[in-house]
Amino acid sequence: MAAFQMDRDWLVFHPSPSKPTFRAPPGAVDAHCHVFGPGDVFPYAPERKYTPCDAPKEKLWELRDYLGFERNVIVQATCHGADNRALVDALKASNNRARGVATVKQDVTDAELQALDAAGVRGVRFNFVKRLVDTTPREVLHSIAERIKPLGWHIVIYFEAAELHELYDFFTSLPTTVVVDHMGRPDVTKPVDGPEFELFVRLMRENANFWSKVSCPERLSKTGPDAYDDVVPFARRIVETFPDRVLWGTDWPHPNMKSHMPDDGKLVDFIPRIARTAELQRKLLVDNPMTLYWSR
Ligand SMILES: O=C(O)/C=C(\CC(=O)C(=O)O)C(=O)O
Repeated sequence: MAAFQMDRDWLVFHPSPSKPTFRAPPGAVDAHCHVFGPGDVFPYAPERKYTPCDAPKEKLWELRDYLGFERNVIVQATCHGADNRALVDALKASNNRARGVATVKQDVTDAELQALDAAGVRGVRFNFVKRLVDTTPREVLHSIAERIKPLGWHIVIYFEAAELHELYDFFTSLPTTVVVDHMGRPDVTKPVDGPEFELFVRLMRENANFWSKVSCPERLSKTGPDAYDDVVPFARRIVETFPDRVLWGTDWPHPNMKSHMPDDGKLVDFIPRIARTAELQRKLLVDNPMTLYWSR
């Protein structure tokens, strides 16, 4: 019997995604995905808010190849807490084709940070989504930021759009490159030029150290599955306004999706709708992630 029982309402990743029509440029990077477990090798964290299905590295490599991508950036998910063993295992097995974003606690040692760096970690994630994590005091986050800065790492932040007002000054005080997950999770029923999304655009415009992932239409859309038309204007605006500071990822294996499980092939076919020229596509999928993750 498996060591962990996935949540009753857990949706397992798509068993047979469609082949995308869009062909990603050579060297394309899926810059936001996760590995989960397997739980009997890499146990899920006691403090986790959900128990997923196992989503091991071998499945991720299979998907990468099937979708026509060459590299992955694996982001530590909250179900593994600050235990980065599954992430490190995947990075080491990737043949230099994966980089990582870890979660660390304040008591992480310099030797542990060095080991993560050697494995291919290039950033830490600060998660502010209340259903996923308990709050970490800002002074703790600041001290982690100062510790990782000398390594040349960046900080990935994950939050809900409604929280941005409150978090804005803290975010802009961070001393490294900062990457925002999923465009700050806009409410796409609101106007793309309304006050809520304008605040996010302002964050990007006034702070050249901020980058955005234009990922997760399946999470943001109210009209999905598959077409995700309502997300297009938001992602397109960010890609066209900040072409050198955007990243794209599948978000496989799509943790906590409740409405439906996306077809990863359809997610790839979303790319040319938000990045409409070959140049924008190359920046989004190759140049930008290579700069951030593979410069050494
Ligand atoms: O995969 C994502 O980006 C989104 C998640 C999960 C997550 O971030 C985590 O568990 O750390 C979500 O919205 O539930």
